[in-house]
Amino acid sequence: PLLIQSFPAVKLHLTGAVMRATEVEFDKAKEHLKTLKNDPGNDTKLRIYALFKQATQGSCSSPKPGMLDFVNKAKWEAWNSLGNISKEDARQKYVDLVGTLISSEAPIQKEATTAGDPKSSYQTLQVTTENNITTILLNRPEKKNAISRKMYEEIMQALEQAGKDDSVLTVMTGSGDYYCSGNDLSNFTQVGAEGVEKLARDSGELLTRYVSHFIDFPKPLIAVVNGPAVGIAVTGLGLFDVVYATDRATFHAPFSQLGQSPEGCSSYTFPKMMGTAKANEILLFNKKLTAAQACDLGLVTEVFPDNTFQQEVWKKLRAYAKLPKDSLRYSKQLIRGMEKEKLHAVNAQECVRLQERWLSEECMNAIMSFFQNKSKL
Ligand SMILES: CCCCCC/C=C/C(=O)SCCNC(=O)CCNC(=O)[C@H](O)C(C)(C)COP(=O)(O)OP(=O)(O)OC[C@H]1O[C@@H](n2cnc3c(N)ncnc32)[C@H](O)[C@@H]1OP(=O)(O)O
Repeated sequence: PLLIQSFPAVKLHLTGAVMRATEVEFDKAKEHLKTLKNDPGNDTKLRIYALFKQATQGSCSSPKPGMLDFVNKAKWEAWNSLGNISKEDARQKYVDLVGTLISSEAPIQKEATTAGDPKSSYQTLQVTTENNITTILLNRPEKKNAISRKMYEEIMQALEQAGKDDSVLTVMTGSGDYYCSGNDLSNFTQVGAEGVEKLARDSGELLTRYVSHFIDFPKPLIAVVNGPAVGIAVTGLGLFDVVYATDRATFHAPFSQLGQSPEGCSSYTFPKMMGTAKANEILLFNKKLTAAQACDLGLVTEVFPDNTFQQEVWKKLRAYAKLPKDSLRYSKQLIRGMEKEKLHAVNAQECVRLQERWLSEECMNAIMSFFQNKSKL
């Protein structure tokens, strides 16, 4: 219902009848769509809309709406971008896309409401445990899962719980069309009576603790990157043990563009992983990577087609989660243990530099520009 309310055009078209071979599947997908609990985000809603139009009416032939008719122009562009794909192909893609959205919510709905379970009390996350896997779902899809101060605290709390619970693996993933758009830029606009210096100090302290939780996490930690990732959601990936990404994901760490500097230990993990020259393009010059490029550079373990991403990844993870828990934990300790001290030192150094950066004119201008809607990434 959330999806339908927020995108009335889809509702309008859901009433159309389609007399084709996949009619039953297509009709079922339309019904399933109405049961989605989480808003999948504008990009996905536009794709659903476009596939629906193509499946029911064929290629787009209507005139392009005017420049100022933003909503209809975005819808027209999404439909038009499907070109000449057949109605049958569009119908299949529609069914696949809805299936992916539903299956990404399925394990969550089963367990998230357990009465008295501390996992159900999060405001910005959904945390569930099933099949020996604790999943931390970043759950602010309307803000592209930007990390607010509350979310930083809740992620730390969820990691502490997951580190101690009986699960074998811990997974982090995003709700909606983004994995995560990085730090919520409004974290920097809430200046208290004690001024910006205090805000920068508190932010530095928060970030140091946040990154430390990843450095010290004792079990295999897996990122299921379901869509674009920005800022700290990219840099922190160097502290995960395995990173699976949909081919729709992109990886963007635009620090100089934002007047900031790298964090999440990326000033150390990225050059080590991919070589200094490649790391520099990303961390100095804001290069946005495709999933395939990120995989070639070693930041991503494996890339999957978007329409089978959830099924393929979760099948793999369920198999891994049957492996002996202690063996995995000790193996991770051996692989990461030697570097922990170094990583904590890098984290501390990065946060000191960032505290200075957050007070700089370069950074303040970038944040103001974003909120004045002048500069999206
Ligand atoms: C405590 C301090 C710790 C600091 C840690 C250091 C970390 C650094 C970083 O992570 S740097 C990276 C910061 N992230 C950004 O600069 C991304 C900013 N966002 C964008 O450029 C765009 O929103 C986008 C490209 C991610 C998506 O664009 P689009 O698809 O057009 O969607 P919208 O812009 O309409 O987004 C929907 C809605 O979400 C709000 N939003 C998205 N990302 C952020 C964000 N990072 N911070 C705050 N708000 C964000 C956006 O404003 C829209 O809100 P609205 O519907 O207008 O209320």
